[in-house]
Amino acid sequence: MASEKVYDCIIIGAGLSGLVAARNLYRNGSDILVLEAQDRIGGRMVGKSLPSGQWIDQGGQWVGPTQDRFLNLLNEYKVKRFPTPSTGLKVLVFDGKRFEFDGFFQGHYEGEVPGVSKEEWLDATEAWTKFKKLSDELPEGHPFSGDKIEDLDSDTLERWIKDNTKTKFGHWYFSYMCRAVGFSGPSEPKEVSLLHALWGEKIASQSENPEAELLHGGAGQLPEKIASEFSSKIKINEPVHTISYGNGKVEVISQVSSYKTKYVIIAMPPHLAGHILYQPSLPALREQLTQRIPMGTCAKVLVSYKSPFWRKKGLAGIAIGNNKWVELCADSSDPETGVGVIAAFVAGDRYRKWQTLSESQRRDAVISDLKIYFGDEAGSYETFDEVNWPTNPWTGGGYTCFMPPGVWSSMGQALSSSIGPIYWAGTEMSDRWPGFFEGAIRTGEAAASDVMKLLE
Ligand SMILES: Cc1cc2nc3c(=O)[nH]c(=O)nc-3n(C[C@H](O)[C@H](O)[C@H](O)COP(=O)(O)OP(=O)(O)OC[C@H]3O[C@@H](n4cnc5c(N)ncnc54)[C@H](O)[C@@H]3O)c2cc1C
Ligand SMILES: [Mg+2]
Repeated sequence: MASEKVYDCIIIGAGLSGLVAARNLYRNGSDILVLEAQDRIGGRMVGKSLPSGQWIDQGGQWVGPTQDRFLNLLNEYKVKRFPTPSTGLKVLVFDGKRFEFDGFFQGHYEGEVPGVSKEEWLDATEAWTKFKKLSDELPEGHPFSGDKIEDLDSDTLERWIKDNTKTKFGHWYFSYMCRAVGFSGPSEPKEVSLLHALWGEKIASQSENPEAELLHGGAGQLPEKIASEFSSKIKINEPVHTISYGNGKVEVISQVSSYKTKYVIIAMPPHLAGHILYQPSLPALREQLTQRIPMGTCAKVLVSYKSPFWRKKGLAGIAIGNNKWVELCADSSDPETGVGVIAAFVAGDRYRKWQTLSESQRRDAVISDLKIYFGDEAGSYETFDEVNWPTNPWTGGGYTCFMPPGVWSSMGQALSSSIGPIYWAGTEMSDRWPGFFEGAIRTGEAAASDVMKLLE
């Protein structure tokens, strides 16, 4: 049922980015409509409550001190934060050897060094210093032009790691950073452009401590809070499949209806924006770009316990290592509930093997790794939730996208340029904290502000 009404702006995608764009336009008095494909809003910002009263975040959960837009949003909606639990010894498991140590190393180093050999440690840290220097030298903004860009973009991260590390530990450490921590993605180092990994470190660095704090009640509570002022403007269960934008008229066609509008903000990962049919077709560069931007490969698993049992053993609940399935897990327990929660990640090639297992095998696989990290008590869990992001067709993976070799330097300029009445938002578009909540907010704000200027 097409209506004759013409909206000022239609926002497609009710993740954090689309919700922020919609809210800002709504507050400005614009006539908006939000169309969301899934039966809920929030996209990758989603959580649930466990029977114990503890919340878990199935998508993103952490915030760091330099993520100012996200911090502002949390203050505005009065969502309280607490320091990510980290007191106690961290665990490193490397090639079956288990080390407890009073320090940390994830791009930046603090405290005690884990018990690997001096040669292994120096290999990893010296290579990291080189990597960091190359990363610092990149120009500001999206990395599609400038000195060395083509050169750096023609290599994989894997090639660079092989050329710059000598030990198996050094090699694993970099691969782990790429797979478990990010540089956007996560991805295997063989899949990602060296340029993209360097850029990820520059604009979203672990040295800025993006996992410093967690939110009482979880990040998943935010979508409903943001949407509450304009909930009547949101339609869920309405995947958009076509946008016609010729002759100054814009028509947005969903599986349910069609709508006319002056402007559109598309707030979703680029590969999903590429699934929409555009009439007339988009410029060649943009069309080809969205064919080349894959989402990262990971599942997030949340395991809850009566209490954080690891603390009695002097452990922090933070563990990393080249175990068979889980290379990273972190204490995500809210001190107000007393419940213990470990968030564990299965990523890259490990994920691709893991997802061929049956449900009970997948559970046993994760739990057996948690036992290696934290002891047999890890087997006595209360709840087990796996969130298999690559199987959600309205996300396609997680945490975010990454660029394979050659994409940034050949067509990166098409990533965020608007096309006629069509504006792009979504964390993937950001040149600061892409792949984080912060990037989603920044691009949502920017798209709304561009459209507001045109509506004035
Ligand atoms: C496991 C995991 C852990 C993470 N951890 C953190 C963290 O700790 N801290 C952090 O800051 N970030 C984290 N992130 C990233 C963070 O969740 C995202 O950056 C952010 O939520 C993205 O918001 P968005 O609005 O850009 O995209 P999305 O949330 O993906 O929203 C896009 C929306 O568009 C909808 N959509 C898609 N196609 C269509 C269509 N054709 N028609 C209509 N609607 C459509 C989708 O259903 C979705 O709701 C994590 C992500 C994951 C998956
Ligand atoms: Mg979201």
